[in-house]
Amino acid sequence: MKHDKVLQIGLFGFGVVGEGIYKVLHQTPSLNALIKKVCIKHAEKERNAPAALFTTDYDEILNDPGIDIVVELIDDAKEAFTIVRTALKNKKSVVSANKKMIAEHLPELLQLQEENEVSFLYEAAVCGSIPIIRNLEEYYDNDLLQSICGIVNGSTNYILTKIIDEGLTYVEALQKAQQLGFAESNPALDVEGKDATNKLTILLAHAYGIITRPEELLHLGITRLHSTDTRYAEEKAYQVKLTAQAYKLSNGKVAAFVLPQFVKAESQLHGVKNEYNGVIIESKLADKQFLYGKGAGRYPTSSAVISDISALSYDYKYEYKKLNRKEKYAITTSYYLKVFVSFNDWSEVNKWDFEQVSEFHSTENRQYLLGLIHVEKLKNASWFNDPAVSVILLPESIIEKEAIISSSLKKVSLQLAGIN
Ligand SMILES: NC(=O)C1=CN([C@@H]2O[C@H](COP(=O)(O)OP(=O)(O)OC[C@H]3O[C@@H](n4cnc5c(N)ncnc54)[C@H](OP(=O)(O)O)[C@@H]3O)[C@@H](O)[C@H]2O)C=CC1
Ligand SMILES: N[C@@H](CC=O)C(=O)O
Repeated sequence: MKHDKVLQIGLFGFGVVGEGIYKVLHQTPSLNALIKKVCIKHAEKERNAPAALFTTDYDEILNDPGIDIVVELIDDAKEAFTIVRTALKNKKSVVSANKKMIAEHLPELLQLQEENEVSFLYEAAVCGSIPIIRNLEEYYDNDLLQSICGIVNGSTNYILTKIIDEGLTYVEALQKAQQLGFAESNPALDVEGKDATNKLTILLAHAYGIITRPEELLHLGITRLHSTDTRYAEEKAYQVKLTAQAYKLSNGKVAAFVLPQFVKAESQLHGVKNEYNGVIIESKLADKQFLYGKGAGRYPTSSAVISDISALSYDYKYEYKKLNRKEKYAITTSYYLKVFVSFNDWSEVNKWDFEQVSEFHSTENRQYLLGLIHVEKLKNASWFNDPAVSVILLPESIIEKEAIISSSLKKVSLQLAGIN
């Protein structure tokens, strides 16, 4: 792509982010780009832009040889894939923010980029304004990356902040996140941890060269959070955060999951509030580094999309170097997690699933335990899918060692915790 040429953009979507891009591009003449056409779904909606700009016909953008770049910002992952696939096949570079579509179609998208020799950028798809993907691609382009642990969903972080710090109800907080344009059109994606899992799927490709499917990753959202859990957090001066994590274990395999976690005051994640996101990246030489910024909302997201458009003007591409390394990383479920589990009745949870139980508390309304559980056991436990049971990671939750715990030791630990 030539640097002095005015880039012609075909934009799909004119919602929270799409309209943001339209506004920001008008205020960024240095970018040398203009929006030629905008494709939307509902022709009858009033728009804050000239009517002649809009169409509902994909082909007006996808088959226009004058359009260099397709910017895909719609809220329908299935349609988004159709649009992006056609655009790439038509040799147009694409910018997208659609993490669901990207996570669900990574292998095909990689192939399409290679076959058509075009660029596909999606910085806005993970952590909004935080330049996490380009950092993982360029700066952490070596084998020293140990872990990524972050808050990658703005809506759930906003909801948790409003409930815990400001006393709003879950429903009030969710409604506010929707009004502010943070939540997905289907907010279940946010609160059930699926959006964070889609983002983790993308991060795994850029951090470790691992291509996996989101449904393969252990995940849970914030819908089960109980007042007992937040009270426990308050007593210990913890914050409850929905975290996405990937850790290279000593056997070279990677533990990856999305789960709520109790975060200690010493952690950088503790002070990440509202729609902000934060990611701690740990590498062997640099130790811990922290990236922080707004993870959702019109302008923070637009900032990442604009950065991608600008990157296209100098022919930037993700090289996916880690995918082509000789040494391949893979996901493992062979490790243990330290968890807090709260429930209404013992009939809901199988105590024998735990390797150890270090604490058990019973009140009239709710019971909770602190225990160590193998990830395979947790994944397959029927109570893990029970809406009445809340599971929250304790700080420093990963235990790697294949602790050989005999059933009698297990029994002693249960007895010591006061569970018969
Ligand atoms: N909001 C945020 O903070 C962030 C959002 N994202 C992602 O960005 C994308 C857009 O999100 P957002 O702007 O919030 O969504 P909105 O719901 O605000 O807007 C969606 C837009 O997509 C259009 N649309 C839907 N289906 C089609 C279709 N088949 N053809 C053409 N247009 C269509 C809608 O058209 P119409 O106006 O006619 O209804 C609307 O303009 C999503 O993938 C989202 O996950 C990523 C990071 C942050
Ligand atoms: N719904 C998402 C939007 C940005 O990715 C979020 O809340 O993080």
